Amino acid sequence: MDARNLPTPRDVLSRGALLLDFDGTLVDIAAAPSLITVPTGLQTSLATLSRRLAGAMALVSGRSVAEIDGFLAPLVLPVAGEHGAAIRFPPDRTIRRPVLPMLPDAWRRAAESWASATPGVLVEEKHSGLVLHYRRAPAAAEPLRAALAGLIGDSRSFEIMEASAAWELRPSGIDKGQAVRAVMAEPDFTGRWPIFVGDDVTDEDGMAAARAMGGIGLRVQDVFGDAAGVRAWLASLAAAEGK
Ligand SMILES: O=P(O)(O)OC[C@H]1O[C@H](O[C@H]2O[C@H](CO)[C@@H](O)[C@H](O)[C@H]2O)[C@H](O)[C@@H](O)[C@@H]1O
Repeated sequence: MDARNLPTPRDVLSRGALLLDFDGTLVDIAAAPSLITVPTGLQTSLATLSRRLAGAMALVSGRSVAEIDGFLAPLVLPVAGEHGAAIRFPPDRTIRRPVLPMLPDAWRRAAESWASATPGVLVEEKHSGLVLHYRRAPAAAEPLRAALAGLIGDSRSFEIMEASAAWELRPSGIDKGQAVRAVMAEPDFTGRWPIFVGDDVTDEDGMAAARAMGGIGLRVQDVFGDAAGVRAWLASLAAAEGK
């Protein structure tokens, strides 16, 4: 799919459900997770669209629900965080979590020690996993992947997920495909047409799930060019006349 055959605003607004990735899709990629900036106008577009879609818009992110809330405050939207390992639908504040294996402390300590021994490598802790970021140390990519593979050995409880200049250690079976299916089962979303927008390899499962449900998966680079292009599309949908 490319920009020429995007759904019309009327189609999106009358029967769509927007499922939006965050990093690289709504905000530009930065050198480190804490360095992103939320562009002026993004919250306004999202708030308008959420209202026009009668609540059928969710963020589907690798980040935690709390982080997404922090970046979008005061807006509070449905969020499937940590690739769907944590899901929250306002006005309910409860974050739903499936029962998942906890990452062994020894693995966390090993990742911390690799990060402190390798300039430019960052470790990001998650509730049931962690991420090793190598955007500022690209030569560390393969050694880190091999070290993680050695750590998990033949464990079937965890797997290594390739992310954007990062390796993520996550519980097996947690991906954006199951996140999309969980979101689409909620009352505000059921019966609507899933439109997943994402930029990263971790978003491929979300796009595939949306397509399997009769919807569409839009890859940012192919359809919009970059996150600024996505934001312009969302702003145009928010401002579109009619339903
Ligand atoms: O699913 P997303 O909303 O796209 O989140 C994916 C990961 O995003 C963050 O890492 C990525 O973005 C950083 C900021 O631009 C960048 O520095 C890093 O290299 C990227 O991997 C976040 O830190 C992760 O937890 C998310 O899983």
